[in-house]
Amino acid sequence: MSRLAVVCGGSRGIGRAVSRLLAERGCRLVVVSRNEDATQATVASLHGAEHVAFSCDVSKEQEVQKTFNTIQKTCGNISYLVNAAGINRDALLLRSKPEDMVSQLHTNLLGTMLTCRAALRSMLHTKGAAIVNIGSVVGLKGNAGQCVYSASKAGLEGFTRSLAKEVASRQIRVNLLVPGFIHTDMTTGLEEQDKLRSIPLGRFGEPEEVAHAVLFLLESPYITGQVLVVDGGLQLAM
Ligand SMILES: NC(=O)c1ccc[n+]([C@@H]2O[C@H](COP(=O)([O-])OP(=O)(O)OC[C@H]3O[C@@H](n4cnc5c(N)ncnc54)[C@H](OP(=O)(O)O)[C@@H]3O)[C@@H](O)[C@H]2O)c1
Repeated sequence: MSRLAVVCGGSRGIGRAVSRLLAERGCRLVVVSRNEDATQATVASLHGAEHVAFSCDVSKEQEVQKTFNTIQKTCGNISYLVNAAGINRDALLLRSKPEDMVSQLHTNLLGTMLTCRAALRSMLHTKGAAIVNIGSVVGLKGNAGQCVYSASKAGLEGFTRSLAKEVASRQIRVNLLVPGFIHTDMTTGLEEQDKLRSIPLGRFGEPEEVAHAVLFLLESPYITGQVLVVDGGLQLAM
């Protein structure tokens, strides 16, 4: 029977590339994001059949619980959970609006906590269950203009390591993947040429390159509580 993989933030960017790769590798995908049409379009583009789309805001506890209850009832137990839903509202702290601070923390950090919590009971029943959370190199190194985003991503490191300890005895693995600059909607507004000088490999990464690293973490049976940096060497220069 194929493994059931839930990808939050799977409609675009890194999450979509992860969904595509996992579908190619024979998983049954549950793609989750807020925009229903975009989520359906991604599901329709996946290799194979029987994939499903759910519209859900991961920052809303009741929506998350309802969505995961429905996934459990209609699709069965979850093998893999990938938390790629994320937003940024870059601004100097002095100019940051409280509502933007809350939405970044609620989506990036609380959202990941809520989906992990909602998925865990189902994952207890599957062999080789694994979670990959998506952080950011900014969460490790900090960046001016991204205090709140950085804090949300740094929080994921402590959360991931702690959860890995909590569920290791139940054979569920939890790891954090930390991308640098990747070509997605999130980076389209950036002046790419200015950034390239700080990346030792001299280019932005592609979502598919991150997806391969996510797959590696999901499928590596003896890796848990780790942080894998996929950034073309960026953090070496930060
Ligand atoms: N691109 C980079 O350079 C980069 C670097 C470091 C880390 N990251 C991290 O990697 C992850 C993926 O980023 P990306 O670049 O692929 O971004 P993206 O292209 O903007 O995609 C973000 C995805 O998250 C979903 N999403 C956002 N808020 C959500 C919410 N409240 N509930 C459910 N889904 C939500 C979006 O769909 P809807 O809008 O329809 O909900 C979309 O599917 C994020 O956590 C980001 O912080 C990205």
